[in-house]
Order: sequence, then C-alpha cells, then structure tokens
Amino acid sequence: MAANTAPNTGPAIELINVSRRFLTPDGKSMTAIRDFTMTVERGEFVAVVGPTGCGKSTTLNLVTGLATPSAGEVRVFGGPVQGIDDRIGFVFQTDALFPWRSVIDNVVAGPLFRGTPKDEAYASAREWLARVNLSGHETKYPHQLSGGMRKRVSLAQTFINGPQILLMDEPFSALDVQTRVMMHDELLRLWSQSKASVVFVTHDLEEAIALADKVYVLTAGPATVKSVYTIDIPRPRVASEIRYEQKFIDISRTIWDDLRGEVMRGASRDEARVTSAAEVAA
Ligand SMILES: Nc1ncnc2c1ncn2[C@@H]1O[C@H](COP(=O)(O)OP(=O)(O)OP(=O)(O)O)[C@@H](O)[C@H]1O
Repeated sequence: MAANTAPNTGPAIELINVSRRFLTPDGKSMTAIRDFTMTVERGEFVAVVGPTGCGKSTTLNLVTGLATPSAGEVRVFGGPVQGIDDRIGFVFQTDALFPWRSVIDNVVAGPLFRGTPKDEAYASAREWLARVNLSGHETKYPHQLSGGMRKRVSLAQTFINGPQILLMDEPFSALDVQTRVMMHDELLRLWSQSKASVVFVTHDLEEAIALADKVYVLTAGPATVKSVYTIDIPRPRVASEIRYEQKFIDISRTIWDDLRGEVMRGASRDEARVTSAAEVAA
C-alpha cells in the first residue's frame, strides 16, 4: 500500500470558521453548524457536549470528509481533508463488528486490509485482545458477547490500526452505567499509551469531564462554540473514582450551569416544532 503523503504539520485538527448547511426535504436551507472554530492539539483529548441534534456528529463528519464545509476550512495535521485518511480511526455508538466473523477475525481485518502479513496480523490481534482483557474469547462471535465485551472488541479493532486521530461519537451511550465507567478507564489506559488526538462526542457531561483535557460546549443548533473549559484534573485519572472528588463536582456544576441554558433552548424549540406539526396535521 502507498505511504501516506498527506501533510503532517500543525495541530491534529483545525476547524476554522466552519459553517455547514443542508437542504431540508422541502427544499429549504438549514444551517447545522455556524462559524465553528475548534483546535485539537496533537495528543489532546477533546470532548464535545451540546443539546440533542445541535450538530455534534456533523463536526466529526467534517473531519472524516463525509461532510464538506459550506464555508470555512477544515485541516488535519495542517492539510485539507481529502478522502479517506488512514491516520483517522472511529468508534461509534453502534458496533462496527462483522457478525459473521469471530472476535479475532474482526480485530485482524484492518491490518490484513493494509497488507500486513497474516502471521504478524494475527499475533498483533491476539496482543490487542489481551490488552482489552479478551484473551480466551478469540473464537467467539459478536452475538455471544456482552455489550461491554463487544465495545472492547471495537476498541481493539480501532487501536490495532494505530490511529493518530480517534473520533468517537457517543461510543458508550448504549452501555449500562457501571460498564460505561469501566470502559472510560479502559479507554484512558489505551489512549495514554497511544498518544492519539481524540474528539469524543457525548451527551453525558460527567463522561466528558472524566475523560477530556478540554470540553467544548456547543449552542443549541446551529452549533457554534459557546465555551471551552480546560479540565485541570491531573492524569492518570481513575474515571470510576474522580467523579466523587470535590474538584470534579465543582467543574461539573460550572459547566452544567453553562450547558443547561442551551439544553432548555434546544428542548423548547423541539417542542415548538412538534406543536406546529400537530397544528398542520389538525
Ligand atoms: N445529511 C444531512 N442532511 C440533512 N440534514 C442533516 C444531515 N446531517 C445532519 N443533518 C441535520 O443537522 C442537524 C445536526 O445534526 P447532528 O447529527 O450533527 O446533531 P447531533 O448534535 O450529533 O445530534 P444528536 O445529539 O441527536 O446525536 C440536525 O438537525 C440534523 O437533522
């Protein structure tokens, strides 16, 4: 496979005054993101929180190239976004596991696709499965695993490719609370060894604070950056414990005071939409 010749300077990700508009089914223009500016430094963990439907996933799609900006500029390692970039890995809410493949065959898929020799690829997959505590489960199929185990397979499947940027869109939101907190510690451990730059989209403010170096609070749509908070809680962090610390509670209260207004604004707009739709239908 050809070496990646994309530029490799500057911060990991820059969104500079980006706007993104979509056409609605009735032909009107709808602005999902407006004048959005965000910088993710190399090795930085950034969390993005905001009301439902405000435009969080669209920011990730702009980085992957799945969406193109209507105005402004998106840069990855100093260069424009051009097609699929093999330096970027993803973990989404729904698993991207092939149900017909065993656990190890799911994890090995990336390296084999990139041309890694078979023995080497399988050795690496076994190693990554050990790192996410799934040794002994290699030959099982996804349907035989719990939600948390499937998520750990997803992490191994992503980290095995050595992504320099990791985009995560509500990756743990389908898990129960206890499993989710365990996954936070798992993710922090893998991330601290990988030095990847992360953008983690979530509805869960506590999750954002426990994991991130910086938390971006977005406005109710169209999404703009309302505030950016630096989370000065030292690392390594134990996500399952720091949420009981006074400093964590104080940070949560400050950011929630800021976010609450946007959540209420988003909710009252949704309500108005439902009411007017009901009026049209009546
Ligand atoms: N391809 C598209 N075509 C038309 N509209 C779109 C498209 N993608 C997103 N939108 C709209 O843009 C807005 C923002 O969507 P987006 O999925 O980015 O929000 P979100 O904050 O991630 O949502 P949620 O919190 O529900 O996950 C929404 O109103 C959505 O309907």
